[in-house]
Amino acid sequence: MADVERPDPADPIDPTDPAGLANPATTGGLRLVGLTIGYRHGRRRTAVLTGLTALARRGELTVLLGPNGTGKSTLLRTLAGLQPPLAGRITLDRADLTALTPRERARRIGVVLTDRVDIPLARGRDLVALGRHPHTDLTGRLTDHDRETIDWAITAVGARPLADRLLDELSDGERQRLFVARALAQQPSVILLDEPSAFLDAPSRVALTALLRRLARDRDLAVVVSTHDLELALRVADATWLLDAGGTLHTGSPEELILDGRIAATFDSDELHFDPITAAFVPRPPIVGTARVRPDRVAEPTAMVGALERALRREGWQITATGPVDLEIAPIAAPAGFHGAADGLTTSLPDLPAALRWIRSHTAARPDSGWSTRHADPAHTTATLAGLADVGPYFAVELTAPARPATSHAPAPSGPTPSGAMAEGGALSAPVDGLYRPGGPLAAAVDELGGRLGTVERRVAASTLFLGYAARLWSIALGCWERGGTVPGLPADRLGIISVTSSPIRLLLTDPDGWSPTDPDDLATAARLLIAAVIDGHLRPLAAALRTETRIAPGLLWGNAASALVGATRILDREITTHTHDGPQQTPSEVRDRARRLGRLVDTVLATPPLSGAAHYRHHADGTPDLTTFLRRSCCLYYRTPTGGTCADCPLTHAPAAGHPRGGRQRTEKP
Ligand SMILES: Nc1ncnc2c1ncn2[C@@H]1O[C@H](COP(=O)(O)OP(=O)(O)OP(=O)(O)O)[C@@H](O)[C@H]1O
Repeated sequence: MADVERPDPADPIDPTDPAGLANPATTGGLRLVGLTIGYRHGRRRTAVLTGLTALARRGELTVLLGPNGTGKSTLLRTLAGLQPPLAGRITLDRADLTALTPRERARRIGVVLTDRVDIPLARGRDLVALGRHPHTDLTGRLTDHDRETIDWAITAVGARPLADRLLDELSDGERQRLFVARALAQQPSVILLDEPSAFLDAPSRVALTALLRRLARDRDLAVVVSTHDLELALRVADATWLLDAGGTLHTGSPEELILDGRIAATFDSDELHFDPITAAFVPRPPIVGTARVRPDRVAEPTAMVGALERALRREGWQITATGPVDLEIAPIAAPAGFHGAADGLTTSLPDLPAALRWIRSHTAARPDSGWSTRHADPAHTTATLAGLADVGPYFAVELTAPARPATSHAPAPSGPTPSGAMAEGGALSAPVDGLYRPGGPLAAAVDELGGRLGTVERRVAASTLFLGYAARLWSIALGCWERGGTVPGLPADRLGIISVTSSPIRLLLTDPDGWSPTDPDDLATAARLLIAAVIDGHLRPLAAALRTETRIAPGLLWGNAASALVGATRILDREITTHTHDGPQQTPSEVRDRARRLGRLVDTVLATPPLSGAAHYRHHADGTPDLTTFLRRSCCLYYRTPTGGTCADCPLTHAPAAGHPRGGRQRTEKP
């Protein structure tokens, strides 16, 4: 047999033969080609969707997803032949659907719609028997084959107990099952179902969806189902037709549409976010803190660990596999119950309700609960981050789509991450939290940096590493807020280090995401977002790990963090006032306002623990900080390297003076 080039399965439409009429190798199924659907009222035509092109293959379950009112029912009704298309074509196994007689179409397409059908005194079997009508002769008499088919269809949907009951006496879910059996009894090539699981309980939904998938495979049917049960649909579907709010139809496997962010972009709301790793909706921040469920104290922990993690996420806790956390809870086997640890106290909790109450009480006590934030459009966050590279090398971050399986909540590996993994280009193999454990890559990075700086003092290298790392994170987070009004989430399991020893440190962020204060002028919330992303997410665990590596004072490290923040601010401030990035021309007062907003935000961050007290500086008459007077209280130790001098903001450079720290000694800028 001659080789025939098959169309790319990811792109089922052959542009030279969009209807699939000519290509014998094209998989059979239901095709939409440049289809426009809508309504006719007299001579007026109202298009609901235009230019739809897609294929529902035989042997596959295709789910039709989209927000309310996007046109799913209209599309299914059009495909079923219940209303004419306004333009374009529909083909079934390469035959033009509109050319089929109604009887032929009824034989080939089974339909289950949401409309309620009342047939007085009819029983379950009578409803299913209606499916045979397109196949019977003019008298409508059923043959033995028809009756066998009806029995088979009733059995296939598990409706035998319903067959002899009056339809009027059945629940909505039971009737729905019989409608599916009726469509099956038609022995069609295609079954179209509009929200078939709307009236079903959870186990019945799963059973019906699994049944449809099995029927598609076993009987080589093209099954198209519209549903709002997104998580279930994405778990079982072979293919997805996704209508977004703008009326564009996206097609592909569930995985493709999840990974390219289309599902999240279509369904994310202020309250819920579609998590591409778990393929489930999770509540949005406010993130009230970091938490972990320790699974290691019970024999069969999986379900309980999952339940506790779900409860924590619902309350706004960010689950972190490694590093210090604000709250930890552990199921224990004997005596059965839980141990909770938070705020330095350990509590015994006798049962799950007590554990959940304990989580809720700690959530309420968090100062950060109730943030007024909204999730930013991921495309906007991504574009803003991508544009930061032109501010300077410290602002650049490499970006990538998610590619890691669901390991983010798995326990951390017990041994240190091999430092070789850190250098690999695929940063997903080297998330930054590998650096937040003593030993391993952190020890190697400190030693290597010490070698480059020419010092054997590990605390000098540790201080410099912390300063450089803090500068990178502040630059990215602050730059994204200044340019895009969005603070990027920098979760430790999605931020990867490509190289920790290069200067600047190379970072890679997977699946960028960000949050904005609901009120763009709410600088207090923006400051809390920045602190959560940079300090709580990274600098705290890194500081803790460095302090187990070497003797280094926390005040010194927080002084470094403050210096790094001020350094990033100065660069951004220069950027704003010199208009170096492309953008709409701004008036001098707009430029002034932007610089003031930046100054006020940084002032708030510097006034919040752990940075408060790490440095001092004066304020201008209008209340904005005068960062030219910024002076930290501790020295970063850079002067102890062979080539290092003291830095411009170092207390060693200036004689302390009451109220204003600047003195007159020689300053040396850090290279
Ligand atoms: N008979 C009609 N005449 C004019 N417009 C209609 C008619 N029926 C529905 N529409 C409109 O067509 C659009 C799509 O409706 P449709 O019912 O197809 O959406 P849907 O995606 O199925 O919604 P849902 O998820 O809420 O069921 C809506 O704007 C709706 O108001």
